[in-house]
Amino acid sequence: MSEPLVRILQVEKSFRTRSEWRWPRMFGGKKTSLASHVYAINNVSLEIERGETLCVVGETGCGKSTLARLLMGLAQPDAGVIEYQGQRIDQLNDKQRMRYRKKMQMVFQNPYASLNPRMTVYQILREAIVLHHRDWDRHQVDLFIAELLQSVGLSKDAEDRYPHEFSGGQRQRISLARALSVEPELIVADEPLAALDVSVQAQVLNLMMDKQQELGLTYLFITHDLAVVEHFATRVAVMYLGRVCEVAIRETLFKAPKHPYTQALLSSIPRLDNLTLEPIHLSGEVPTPLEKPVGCSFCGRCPLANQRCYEQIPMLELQADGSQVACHAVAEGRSWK
Ligand SMILES: Nc1ncnc2c1ncn2[C@@H]1O[C@H](COP(=O)(O)OP(=O)(O)OP(=O)(O)O)[C@@H](O)[C@H]1O
Repeated sequence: MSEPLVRILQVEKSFRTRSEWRWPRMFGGKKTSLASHVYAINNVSLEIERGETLCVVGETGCGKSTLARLLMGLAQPDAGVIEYQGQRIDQLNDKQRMRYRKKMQMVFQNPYASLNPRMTVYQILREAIVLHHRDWDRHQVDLFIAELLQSVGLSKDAEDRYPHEFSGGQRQRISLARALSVEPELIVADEPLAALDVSVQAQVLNLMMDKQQELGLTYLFITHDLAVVEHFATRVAVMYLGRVCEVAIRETLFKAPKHPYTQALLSSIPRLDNLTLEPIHLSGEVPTPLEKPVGCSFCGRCPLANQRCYEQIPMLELQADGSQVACHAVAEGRSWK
């Protein structure tokens, strides 16, 4: 098998946070601040193959964006290794990282916040292009910008306009044009459709798929939307509270989800085919990421959990159909009935 484009190996990331509170007046009313840790990513290992779309799904706060930021070098892992084409990229300084900025680009959820409001579209694209094509003259840059805008479905007159003069969908096209301007290999897209209307979501998604075909792009695509996953993913990684609980190719995941959390997640989507799962209602509280999990993060809500699940962290294990599942119940063949 060929080497994966990206290899994430046993990565951990926690954030130090501080919460402030005041003693009641009868106890002096003094302000006190408490330091704690948020364990955002716990021992995550994943690979991204060249040319695929790896969708990462999971409920809010499970660590999807943190994973994307670690990969892009916007945050440093506390432990573990991140490799790009076999080279370690998790410990690079800004200068060393420049080499990878050209290969890896990020598209964010809110295209308005990620585009400089004081710059015209031309300036935004030019800034990215000249950084990576220092030898290009003005004519080459102008020509490339015109081609880029056309390729994302925007007209040439967009060049002289500012981000606020565009709709959300058009702004996301500008973000995509900016990402494509450096001819990257990998695009890390963090909920790029979430701020858009449903009709516009489909347009932007189709544009991203077209670009993938045309340029051989690889995507790490973070989303909450399982319909998007079913349409777009090559493989899917399901996260729960800082851990990856299941990884499978799209067809396998939707036909035969194995982890109880994945099953509950997929049972929530209505389907037109006869693959609809019995609705699964999870009880129990989502544990807080302020404590490092001792056993399986999902055990408090899992109807299949037994003592082992509370005591021992399950590791991703390869299944007969090629999927990987981190679940003691699956390993022991415990089932819902
Ligand atoms: N800079 C930070 N400082 C403190 N805590 C953080 C920081 N960034 C993320 N976190 C915490 O880490 C956990 C994971 O956050 P993250 O944004 O990665 O989740 P997510 O799955 O992307 O959520 P969402 O789907 O809502 O975007 C959360 O509990 C979050 O509050």
